[in-house]
Amino acid sequence: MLSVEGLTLEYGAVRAIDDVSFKVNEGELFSIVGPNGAGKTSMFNVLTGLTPATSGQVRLDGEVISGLPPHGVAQRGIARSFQNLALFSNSTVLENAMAGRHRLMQRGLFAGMCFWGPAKREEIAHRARVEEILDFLDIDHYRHSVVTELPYGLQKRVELARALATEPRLLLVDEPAAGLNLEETEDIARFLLDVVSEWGATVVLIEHDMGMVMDISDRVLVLDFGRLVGVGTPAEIVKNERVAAAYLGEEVI
Ligand SMILES: Nc1ncnc2c1ncn2[C@@H]1O[C@H](COP(=O)(O)OP(=O)(O)OP(=O)(O)O)[C@@H](O)[C@H]1O
Repeated sequence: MLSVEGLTLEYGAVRAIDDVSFKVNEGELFSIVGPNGAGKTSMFNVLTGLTPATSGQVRLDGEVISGLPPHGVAQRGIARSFQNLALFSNSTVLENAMAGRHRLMQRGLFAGMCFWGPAKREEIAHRARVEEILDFLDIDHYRHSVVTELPYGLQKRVELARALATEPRLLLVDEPAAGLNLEETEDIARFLLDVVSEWGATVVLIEHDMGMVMDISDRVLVLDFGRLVGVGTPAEIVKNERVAAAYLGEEVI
């Protein structure tokens, strides 16, 4: 489904991504891990069109998408949730999740403002779908709460709701468990598994919590200093000596 070919990203003298190639299969839960500064978030920035690659290509279903602006990438069904929450802080949970529906709305601004006829029916249908998503993430009872009034763990779920509201085929999730306790982390892990198994979406996950990564991933890719040092199933990755060296230092080999 997603194919990354010889991708390089340079920030001046820094090679944040260094000639990385990999493929993600449809219906996979694929994780990207690596030490701090390994290039994981930079990879998401390139995949979503936020940062143009220095060289290399990204394809979605064979179509080259590198070079597209972020809205062009979003139109092709790729959504992202951010490591540092990117919510409208003074808006409610429902309003934030509805913002994710924007790309799916057909009616123009004038009809939307007047809230007549087809525009009204469309709004109702979108709202019903968003309510389902809030229900799925178990935050439906907070729908009218302003997001900043919610605990951090719930704000992370709102971030996920906004991304899911775009009905993505490919969901990129950046450190969803950062700052969460064990119970909240287990909840997020379960939601991501359900997104794959019940919604049929493909998930690419960046996460530092290796317990969660090893538990739920079909395959794991390891980056170190922008380079790919290993890719495989969790069982293969734990046996990979280059991966151990990246995490623990060369002396373990
Ligand atoms: N806008 C930028 N300008 C210059 N250098 C950058 C920029 N963004 C990232 N970098 C550098 O690129 C490298 C990769 O950073 P990136 O944030 O992608 O790593 P990461 O694996 O996501 O790290 P973390 O786990 O800490 O989030 C680092 O050396 C970082 O300092």
